[in-house]
Amino acid sequence: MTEYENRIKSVLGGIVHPETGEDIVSSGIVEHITANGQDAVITLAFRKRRDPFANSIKRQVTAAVTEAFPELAGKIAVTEKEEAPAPPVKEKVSSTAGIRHILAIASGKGGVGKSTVTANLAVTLRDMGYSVGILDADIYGPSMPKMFGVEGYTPQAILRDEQEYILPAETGGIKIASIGFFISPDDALIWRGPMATTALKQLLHQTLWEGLDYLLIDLPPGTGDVHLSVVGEVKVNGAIVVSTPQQVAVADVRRGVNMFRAEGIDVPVLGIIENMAWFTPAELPNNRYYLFGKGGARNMARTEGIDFLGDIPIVQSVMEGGENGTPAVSIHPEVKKYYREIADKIVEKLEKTDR
Ligand SMILES: Nc1ncnc2c1ncn2[C@@H]1O[C@H](COP(=O)(O)OP(=O)(O)OP(=O)(O)O)[C@@H](O)[C@H]1O
Repeated sequence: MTEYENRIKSVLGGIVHPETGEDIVSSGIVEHITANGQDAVITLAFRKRRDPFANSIKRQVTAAVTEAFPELAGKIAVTEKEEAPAPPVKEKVSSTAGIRHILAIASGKGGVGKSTVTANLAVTLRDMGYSVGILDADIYGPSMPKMFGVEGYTPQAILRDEQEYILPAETGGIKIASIGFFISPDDALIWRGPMATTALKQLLHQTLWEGLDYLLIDLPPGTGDVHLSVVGEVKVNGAIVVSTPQQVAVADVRRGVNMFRAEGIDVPVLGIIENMAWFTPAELPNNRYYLFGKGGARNMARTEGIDFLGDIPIVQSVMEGGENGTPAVSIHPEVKKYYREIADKIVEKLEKTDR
């Protein structure tokens, strides 16, 4: 290897494979480098067939080499080594196989508190004695790591019964798998697309859930490919739609509900939760101020023939809990009461369908 090629190699040593956490040089992914001041050919050999991170790593290789060696701009070819024929593999079993209930949490539009509701519902179900996991599928803004204070978690892969599993983060007994563990906020753009759905499917099927009573999937806001692919991957027992009372939010909810009800999707909509329903100032505990209008989501549920699961007021500690890693139901008795009523309804509905 020439001095020039060696310099390229050390630049590539700064690129880390998101799944293994190892850099691509010492882990052997960089198979070959041929380069001079005119052009460069870099051959990568991924360990697994159709590695979901391959495209993102190839792009990072081109960007890093271009930045360090501007004379090579536009003259870098990054190729993938021909795949060796795959060894015969044992039929894989999805790690979701032992989960009793899978629930999707959706919202018509962003910022209505879907992730906050998911986190608090998870803690409530845990407090009721159920084993609970969360799949954070919100590729636009994965927030579960922050909401549970596990931002720095690096998922490890383990082998069990000849099958590879991803270890989820775990806090207070709740298992958390987040797309946020694999991407930095700067990567988010590249990720919105087929790569994101491939990685999500892998997270869904390979996370070591170890049989749960409830898996809550925090979907991205709106309707889109991620929804359809997640919902198409596993049997989702029910969808919960979160909305604020504004008319504009409510109108979007209808679209969300229709998506779950569409032919071929057929996910039962368990109901609507109205978040930020009103505000009560501490000094006027008997007053309710309906800042975003009154009962918009509740009324919409009635006209659409969907159950209304409950409403949650604006409470400062709900917002603070989302910031400091402790969902509010753990510290605020009133919030806990609202969520418990909602969780009771959900559990009752699912137990009924079970029977
Ligand atoms: N009931 C509430 N009282 C006070 N603040 C709340 C409440 N619900 C949510 N929030 C705050 O509103 C903001 C948006 O909430 P969240 O991130 O859960 O929304 P989202 O619908 O998941 O958004 P995204 O579009 O990012 O998926 C957060 O700062 C959160 O703490």
